[in-house]
Amino acid sequence: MENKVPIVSVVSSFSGLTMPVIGMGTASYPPVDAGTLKSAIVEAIRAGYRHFDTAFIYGSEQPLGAAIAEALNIGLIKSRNELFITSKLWCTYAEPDLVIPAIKMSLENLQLEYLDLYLIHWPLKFSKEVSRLPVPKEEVSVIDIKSVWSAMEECQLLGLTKAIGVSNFSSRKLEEILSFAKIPPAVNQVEMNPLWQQKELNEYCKAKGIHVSAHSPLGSKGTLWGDNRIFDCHALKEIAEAKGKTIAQICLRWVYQQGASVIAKSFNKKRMEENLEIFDWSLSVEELEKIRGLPQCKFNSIGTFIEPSAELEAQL
Ligand SMILES: NC(=O)C1=CN([C@@H]2O[C@H](COP(=O)(O)OP(=O)(O)OC[C@H]3O[C@@H](n4cnc5c(N)ncnc54)[C@H](OP(=O)(O)O)[C@@H]3O)[C@@H](O)[C@H]2O)C=CC1
Ligand SMILES: O=C[C@H](O)[C@@H](O)[C@@H](O)[C@H](O)C(=O)O
Repeated sequence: MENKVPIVSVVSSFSGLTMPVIGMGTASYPPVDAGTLKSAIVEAIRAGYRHFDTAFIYGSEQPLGAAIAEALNIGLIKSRNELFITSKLWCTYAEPDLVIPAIKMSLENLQLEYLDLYLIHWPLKFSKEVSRLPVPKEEVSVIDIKSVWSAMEECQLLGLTKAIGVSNFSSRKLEEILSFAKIPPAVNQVEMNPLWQQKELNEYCKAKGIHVSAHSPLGSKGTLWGDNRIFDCHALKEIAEAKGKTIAQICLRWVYQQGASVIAKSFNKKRMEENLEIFDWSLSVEELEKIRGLPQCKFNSIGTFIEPSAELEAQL
């Protein structure tokens, strides 16, 4: 099947690394069983998705690996190289000696020899004692970014991943990495949608050549960390109706027109297909202006999984 999703270049020492601009998310809430997850991913590959976003903490690496094996087996894809696979270093492993074992564990879960992109999931480190949510604030600190980033660089140099990056990083934290990095972060994956536009962060990343990837582009409807605000937004509804598109399509197209890529999750066949139908039309200048003026509100705050700590937030 011909792939209709445009690609974007991402920085890597492996020349010509590109990433499809839509990736399928695999974090589900409430969590689904491994069989359901695997079938949804096979369905997504059938629908044309070639980019998948997972993380050690999601528990979706194994089902994604099983789905890739099945897709190869039944001929949906000819080679693993047709896919772009991202995974993430969880906070418990965010110290230099644990990074290479952590990526190897992710690769084993995925039954893969390399990732396309490995991200530091949050600029946070949890102590080894963490066993409950929300994580007690005494168990959380800001990562030692210099040593952890150097271990991430090692992952790329060893060929365990083609590119490295970060997630949920502020421009301040990126600036810190850029001051010593031998390999700059290729990507910053952050919450981004019409109700949390990340204007300044986008400008900063553009200036530094860091690609922004938008997670929670639909406001994470139905999850612990999101809500229905996007789908209840009157202005987005009006634009959608006038264009004969859905609110979801308006959000995804908006992210794409900002120059970012998008990670959207749907395990429903009809909605996964709908989410790919955003490349043969565009939002007008007036529509973009209307979206630009929408009141802003962050959804996926770290407060959903760690105890509130003003002191910690001030360091991020
Ligand atoms: N780096 C990070 O810290 C984070 C990364 N992520 C990544 O980003 C991915 C996407 O973000 P996520 O938070 O899941 O939320 P999204 O914004 O992608 O929203 C997902 C929700 O929207 C629903 N949905 C999807 N498409 C449509 C549609 N066309 N119409 C109506 N509803 C729709 C889904 O339901 P249904 O499945 O039933 O269609 C699901 O309930 C995650 O799965 C994960 O991979 C997410 C959060 C944080
Ligand atoms: O346990 C913690 C949560 O899964 C938290 O990590 C998520 O909100 C996350 O950032 C994601 O990527 O989905």
